[in-house]
Amino acid sequence: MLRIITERTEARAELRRICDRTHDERVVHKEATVREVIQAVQRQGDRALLHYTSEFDGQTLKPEELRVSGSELDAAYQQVSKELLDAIRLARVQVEAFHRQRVPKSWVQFGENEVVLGKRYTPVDRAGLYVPGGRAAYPSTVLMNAIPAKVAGVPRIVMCTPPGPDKTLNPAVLVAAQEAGVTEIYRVGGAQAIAALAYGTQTIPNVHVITGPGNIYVTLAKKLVYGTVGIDSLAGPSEVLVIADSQANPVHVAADLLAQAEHDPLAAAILITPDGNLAKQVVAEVENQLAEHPRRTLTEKAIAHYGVAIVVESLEVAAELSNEFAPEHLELEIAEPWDLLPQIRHAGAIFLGNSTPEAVGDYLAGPNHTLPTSGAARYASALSVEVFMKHSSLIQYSPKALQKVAGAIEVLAQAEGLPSHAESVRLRRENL
Ligand SMILES: NC(=O)c1ccc[n+]([C@@H]2O[C@H](COP(=O)([O-])OP(=O)(O)OC[C@H]3O[C@@H](n4cnc5c(N)ncnc54)[C@H](O)[C@@H]3O)[C@@H](O)[C@H]2O)c1
Ligand SMILES: N[C@H](CO)Cc1c[nH]c[nH+]1
Repeated sequence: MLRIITERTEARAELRRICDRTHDERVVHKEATVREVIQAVQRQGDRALLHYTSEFDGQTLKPEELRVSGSELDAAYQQVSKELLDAIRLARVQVEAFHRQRVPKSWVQFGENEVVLGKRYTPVDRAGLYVPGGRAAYPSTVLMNAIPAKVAGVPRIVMCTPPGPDKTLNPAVLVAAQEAGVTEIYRVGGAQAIAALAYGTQTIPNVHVITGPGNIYVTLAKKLVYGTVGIDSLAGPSEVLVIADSQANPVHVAADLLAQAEHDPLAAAILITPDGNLAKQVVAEVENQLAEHPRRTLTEKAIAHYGVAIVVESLEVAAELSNEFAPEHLELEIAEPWDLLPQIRHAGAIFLGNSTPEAVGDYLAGPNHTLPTSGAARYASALSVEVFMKHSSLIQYSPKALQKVAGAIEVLAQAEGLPSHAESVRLRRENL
């Protein structure tokens, strides 16, 4: 049952508790398991992957079954309907069009005295995509991760996803991977997949950047391997914060809250509204929609632990509380969403107006659905093409340009107590 809170201090404390849900003690002890898994994969490679796949996914694999075969990939096309294939293709086109709009471009600038400065962008050599598969299959996540990697020009795109019953992978996931240009797919999930991508095993190549969302085990593992590899952000258990006013439809608001709650028992669903009556209607409607919900047990847990309806005095206060929470998804189901937008500072993705349910962004609007959670939107952003690229600075000085600044460099080097730095410039200056 969604709880209603009307008192500001209590609301703040509750938002803080929900935001920190992946850091509380019931979750933090999982880090010990994740560390153990990572170390085992580092030491034993494939053997550890097979062991943990048996333990956590209940599937007994042989090493040669880790990589998805060409015949499985071909067969997947026969197993998806034309309607689903068309939807995957529509999503691919829209997501690609969005990501192509802002591909970083290398540049050089020619200054005085033949000084050349610039930035040269290059893709990483190998990217690893994590596609969740524990409680749901995510062909949309395949597209959201593979397309920006492809647009960035990454030559080798490696994907890991956990095996389902009978070692199978969801055919829509396999089709989406082929449509988006993934080069190889491995049936392994959880922390063990992240460790394999970070350190490599006999079968799985190590990569330079790992992207993609996942449950708490995946998210903790990404945090722990960061540094050995780059990561996108901590895109953990999903969350939505809806700011709604009296014109919002309570049935729609309830559906949007449940749409995130149904991902994971650690998912969060928050309503903030200046209309106490709307809050009561949404609470009743959440119960109503849960009654027949096919994922009721899981979704109810998320709503009970991390669901709340907060009644505030104004939309300005709603924006202030939302900024403190920094949600992954923020919906503005209010009459004038663009008027409130300037007051919103932290959110992974913002959905404006009543006709923009968050699911539009999940599947095919174009912007990436892999987004920072648990407050990470204060400093991190949606997955983008840039994550798969890095840039090198370019610097060229002519003799004349060097002569002009040599003295300043020497003074700075001496101030830092680094004589060879000064000497490297002085020697050149004296030869000019
Ligand atoms: N933030 C985002 O952008 C975004 C996008 C899509 C999905 N998500 C989130 O991704 C997550 C998907 O989670 P999921 O569970 O369905 O799939 P998942 O693939 O992330 O996790 C399944 C894996 O977890 C591991 N695991 C399960 N129980 C374990 C245990 N007791 N000990 C160690 N490892 C264990 C297993 O290896 C299994 O393969 C959800 O939290 C969802 O909200 C987030
Ligand atoms: N809502 C998820 C991001 O937290 C993305 C997703 C994929 N499929 C459905 N939803």
